[in-house]
Amino acid sequence: MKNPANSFKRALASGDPQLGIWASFADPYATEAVATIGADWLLIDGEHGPNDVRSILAQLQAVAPYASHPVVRVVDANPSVIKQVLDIGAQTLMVPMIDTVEQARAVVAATRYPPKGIRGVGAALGRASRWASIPDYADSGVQEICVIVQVESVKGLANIDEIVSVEGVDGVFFGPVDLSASMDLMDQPTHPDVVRAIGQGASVARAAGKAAGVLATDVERAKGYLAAGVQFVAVGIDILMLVNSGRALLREFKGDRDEKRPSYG
Ligand SMILES: O=C(O)C(=O)C[C@H](O)[C@@H](O)CO
Repeated sequence: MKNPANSFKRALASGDPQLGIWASFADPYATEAVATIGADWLLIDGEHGPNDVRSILAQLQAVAPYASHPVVRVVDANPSVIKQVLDIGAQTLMVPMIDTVEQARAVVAATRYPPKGIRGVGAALGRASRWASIPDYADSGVQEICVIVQVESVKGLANIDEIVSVEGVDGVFFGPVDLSASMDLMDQPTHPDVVRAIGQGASVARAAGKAAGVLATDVERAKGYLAAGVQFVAVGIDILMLVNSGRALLREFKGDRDEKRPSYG
């Protein structure tokens, strides 16, 4: 059996814009439904969603028949978690809160076998190699791994030149919500200073030949980022699409209850 090609990694390398949807229900049935929407990628959120290795596995299996590529966001840069998520067959990882070149290098090392990295060798027992049905997984499988690091702090932005220079980093995803907090603009991910900082970071990434991504749930803002060359943009969050349309429906009957809610980019 041949190792499945990573369509998302190839699209990032070719410069094609990629629209994504955040899958936050931590549930295979809901994530399978999201996979039918037609987005280029979807994000299985292990940072803020209530996911564990088994729930991520179930979602990877659920979306496997669809064209929407699953990106798995791990809870943090812990190499043990990265190893488990790779072994269950995730090909594209997003790793939050990367502030330094050393952290970026460590993330890449966690995805590579020795001597290039520190990933423990055990994929033959796992879905990644389809239980050793992919005989050259150690080569071909690793070549299809796509590493996205999240830069979402003032410190990360200050180090962006070095972070994007790391071999094995395929792209940088700017987290506008955390970045706004780090810039002392809590809950203002669309503040002009935040948008400008992301635009500047994205230019640095592009100049280094790396893809830039962002979350932008406002349609015009998302189009603005795409027009500015931010290549992979998450344009919606499933759980918020549900609750926001439910709230709008109830407003029709109960009127505006004037509740202040944080913005999510
Ligand atoms: O900082 C951000 O923005 C992100 O990393 C995305 C958020 O985590 C997302 O879950 C919406 O709040």
